[in-house]
Amino acid sequence: MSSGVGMVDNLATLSTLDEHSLVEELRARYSRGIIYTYIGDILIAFNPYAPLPIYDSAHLFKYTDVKIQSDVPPHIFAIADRAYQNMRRTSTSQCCIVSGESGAGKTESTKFLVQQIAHLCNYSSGNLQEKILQVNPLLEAFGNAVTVMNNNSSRFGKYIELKFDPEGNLLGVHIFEYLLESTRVLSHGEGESNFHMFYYMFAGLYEKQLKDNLLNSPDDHR
Ligand SMILES: Nc1ncnc2c1ncn2[C@@H]1O[C@H](COP(=O)(O)OP(=O)(O)OP(=O)(O)O)[C@@H](O)[C@H]1O
Repeated sequence: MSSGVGMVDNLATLSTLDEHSLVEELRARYSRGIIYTYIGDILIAFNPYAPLPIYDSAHLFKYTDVKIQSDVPPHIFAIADRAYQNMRRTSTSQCCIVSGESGAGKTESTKFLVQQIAHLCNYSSGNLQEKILQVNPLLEAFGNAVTVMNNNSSRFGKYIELKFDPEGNLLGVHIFEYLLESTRVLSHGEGESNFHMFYYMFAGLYEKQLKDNLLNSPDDHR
């Protein structure tokens, strides 16, 4: 195993496990452009706030049916692969919890998880996977808004249930939403906005439709 600050893929293997060494290790990795690190079975993901070339099809294949996790660098695709393999091997449901503060990257991480799971069962489920990924913009239109923390902040909790047959083929998906911040329709803080859908109406409706619905411009409405 490599030594030196920023070279440790799993923080649980550090000899000193105090706050200072954990933070220094993560800082060194981040400054080298490495956003993923394990701590035991948990994946820590830093938000790079920039597109990274680590989500292309080469990476989807690299994290497919991985036998020894430590052979490949930490990655969100590895979490999907491990969950899928565990489900196939043990025939039991798996659950991935994505948590973090607003703007930490939970929504993006979840999309990558679903993308990799869709890839793992690619040959049998046709365009269902596409539908799962394509439903996101629709959900985000009605449930996401600009906040001071994040210009695409999810204002609701999401529980995504993917269902598989015994052969590991994707059968369908249930998306449960809860705790939608519906008060945002009436008011929001300074520097924040209504749900994206509100602005899409102004951008997408014909002039007559806008007029018939008494819609002038977003600024004219509380
Ligand atoms: N892995 C990533 N690669 C590139 N950009 C990312 C990544 N993760 C997050 N981002 C960027 O950060 C922004 C905020 O991330 P995201 O919406 O996923 O945060 P969140 O934790 O879901 O926030 P909220 O709780 O407010 O909904 C994204 O719109 C995207 O621009």
